[in-house]
Amino acid sequence: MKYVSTRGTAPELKFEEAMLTGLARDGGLYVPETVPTMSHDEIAALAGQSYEDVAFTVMRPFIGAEFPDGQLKSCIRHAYEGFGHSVRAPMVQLGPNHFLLELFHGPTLAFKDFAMQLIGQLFQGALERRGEKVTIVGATSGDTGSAAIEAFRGLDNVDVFILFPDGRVSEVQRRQMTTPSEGNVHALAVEGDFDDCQAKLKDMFNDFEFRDEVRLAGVNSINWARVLAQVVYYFTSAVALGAPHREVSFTVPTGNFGDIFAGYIARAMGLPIRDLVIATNQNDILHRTLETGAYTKAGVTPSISPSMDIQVSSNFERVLFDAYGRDGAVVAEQMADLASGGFTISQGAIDFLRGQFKSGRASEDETMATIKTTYDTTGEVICPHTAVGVKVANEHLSEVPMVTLATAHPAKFPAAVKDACGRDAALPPRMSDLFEREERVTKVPNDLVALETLIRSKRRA
Ligand SMILES: Cc1ncc(COP(=O)(O)O)c(C=O)c1O
Ligand SMILES: N[C@@H](CCOP(=O)(O)O)C(=O)O
Repeated sequence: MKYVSTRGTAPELKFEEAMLTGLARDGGLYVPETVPTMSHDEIAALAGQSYEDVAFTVMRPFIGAEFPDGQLKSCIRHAYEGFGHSVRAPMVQLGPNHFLLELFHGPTLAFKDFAMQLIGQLFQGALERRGEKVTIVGATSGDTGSAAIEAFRGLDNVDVFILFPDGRVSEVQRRQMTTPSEGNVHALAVEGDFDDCQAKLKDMFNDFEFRDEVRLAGVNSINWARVLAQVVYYFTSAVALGAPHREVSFTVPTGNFGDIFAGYIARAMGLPIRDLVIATNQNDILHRTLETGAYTKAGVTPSISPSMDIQVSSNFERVLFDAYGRDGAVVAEQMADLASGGFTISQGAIDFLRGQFKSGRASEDETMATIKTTYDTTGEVICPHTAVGVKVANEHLSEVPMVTLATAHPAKFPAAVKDACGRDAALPPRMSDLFEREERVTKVPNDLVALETLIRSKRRA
């Protein structure tokens, strides 16, 4: 399996190189040259299998011989053994044809753990075999950062620097990032919003001198391995609801477009997904793009679903690549236009996107009301991101089962949840002292030179 860049000029890489590289050297994102498919019978055979076994079957064709079967199985087993639920991604029913896929039973209580715990295992395996060290820099609106710190804390061959927007993550999210005491992890509070953090991260990848000096690696969903691991729960949930014998729809609370892109890959592999619905909060660039055909940046407005306060959705580039018939030059042109505010998508490409995705948005009031109604009618306490999904899913219900991805545990956003439905969302016992732990954080300006200088000074030789 080869991986190619969405901008068409970076070298083709195998899985392991693509994973360790992160962003392609032409500024694009790696995608598989072709997506392997599974037959009806192969998908049917997944019924009744453990999450780990499905993960192996679904991911094996994407992962090169660098990871032999035995090692890959062991990485998968270790990745999910710390989850707080034996099913890993259980479902609860919200209505006659509406299900919630709980993706928050991992160590940091968000869907990011599914991929990050596995990537932690795969990175260790690859780095030990190669005798290499890397510097991971990640940008987060709250959840990726804590998941990355959890997956890589204490490792000798990895230094981790997480850029988060100062004052724009929940207190639980911030403390998850600032309280680990291991010397190889660093939480950096950046003056700016998530888009600023992500832009600086991409600038670092495009500064080849810095990139090569620190052996920069990325664990945001620019990293293909992140997306791949997230494909698995589309299979487990759809098969539990009767796929491949019947279709299933998904609604996905969306920010950086990684999670829903994983659903798009699952469909390309042969999973019978009817609708893939993008659910945005008031930072609704993806919903507007599908409606108008123009991807036009507006400022980010802070919301009660802060992890989705994003306007530059990194993975949209991956689907745009397909929408333009895999023409990397066109994608590169559109991404250059994005720097000056946005771009208009061609008629053919927008028709492709509208054929693949539906969309909707939830205002702040609608998000709050959905938390309350969901609690009142089902007893489920949901986080604000999940509520955005539930609100939009309710507008797309049909005779096909609808699965809404519950992307975070409500206890990560206790204030919003309490305001909306009057319920206290308690952290699990292992995190009950989170508010007593000492915080360690460095405040930094939104400036590339300052960030690179800091990282150079703090990384271990
Ligand atoms: C809780 C939560 N929900 C939804 C999202 C959106 O996911 P994606 O960025 O993959 O679209 C994020 C952040 O990425 C998140 O942290
Ligand atoms: N919501 C994310 C934003 C980064 O997304 P990623 O999937 O590209 O890592 C977060 O919580 O940090």
